Amino acid sequence: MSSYGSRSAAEVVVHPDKDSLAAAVAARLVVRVLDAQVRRGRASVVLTGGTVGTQVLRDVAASPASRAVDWSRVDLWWGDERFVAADDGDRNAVQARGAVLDALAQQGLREEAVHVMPASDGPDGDDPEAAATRYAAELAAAAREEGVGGVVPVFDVLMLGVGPDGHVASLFPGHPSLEAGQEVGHEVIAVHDSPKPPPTRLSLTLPVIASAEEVWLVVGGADKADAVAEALAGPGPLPASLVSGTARTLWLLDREAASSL
Ligand SMILES: O=C1O[C@H](COP(=O)(O)O)[C@@H](O)[C@H](O)[C@H]1O
Repeated sequence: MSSYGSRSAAEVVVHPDKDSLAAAVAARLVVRVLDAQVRRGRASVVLTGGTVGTQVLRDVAASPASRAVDWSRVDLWWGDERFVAADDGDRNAVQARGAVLDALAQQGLREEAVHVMPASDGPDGDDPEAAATRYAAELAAAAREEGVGGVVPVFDVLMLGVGPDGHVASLFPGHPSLEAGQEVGHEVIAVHDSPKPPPTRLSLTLPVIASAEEVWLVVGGADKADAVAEALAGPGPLPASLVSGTARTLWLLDREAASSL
């Protein structure tokens, strides 16, 4: 057990390959968004970058079922971002825009509901700490608007990729940004000297991830198999082992990523 709020037990679903994994997650996401809109009138989703994460978005955009969603009542957030220029192809948001956001805008998604993390040429310039504070303020404003009483809005689904080293969002194992105390009082942190390029990033913190109703870890590929097995064995040094949703924690894998289980 981690100390990050109430936890739901991990459920594992294995799909034959990356393509079917992405298609199944996209279908699940559309249904989850529809259900949230029925239940509370709106939906809020935290997106992930990464290979499968971006494929999921493409599949959502292509899915006929996504036309049943009222995209004007959906907010999109990011779990992490690479702190580079706004038009840099390394940015998760740039990849997502090409994959889906432009298509969903045609279906009603509002530009102001796409909550992109600030870039290094944004309003705070090359100051990732100020950019992290700015994104935290945007989260807090959304929470106030929803009247939920917390510092972040309700996240119906928060998706995460997992790196071969067991990182999630831009939280890397053994990195100083995860040392005790670093996250206290911060919803969003600046990460310097990331072991995976680019070196400067912004990330939601573990307590914020744990506030989501459902956390989905979407993982494909044999290079992730050992990290998946270690994380599912129980809380430990891997950030992936420390995340869970309040209502549901889903590990959505392809056969290769599940091969060490
Ligand atoms: O750097 C990142 O990596 C992870 C995993 O990406 P993948 O391509 O190995 O699936 C991703 O979830 C994260 O958003 C991204 O910034």
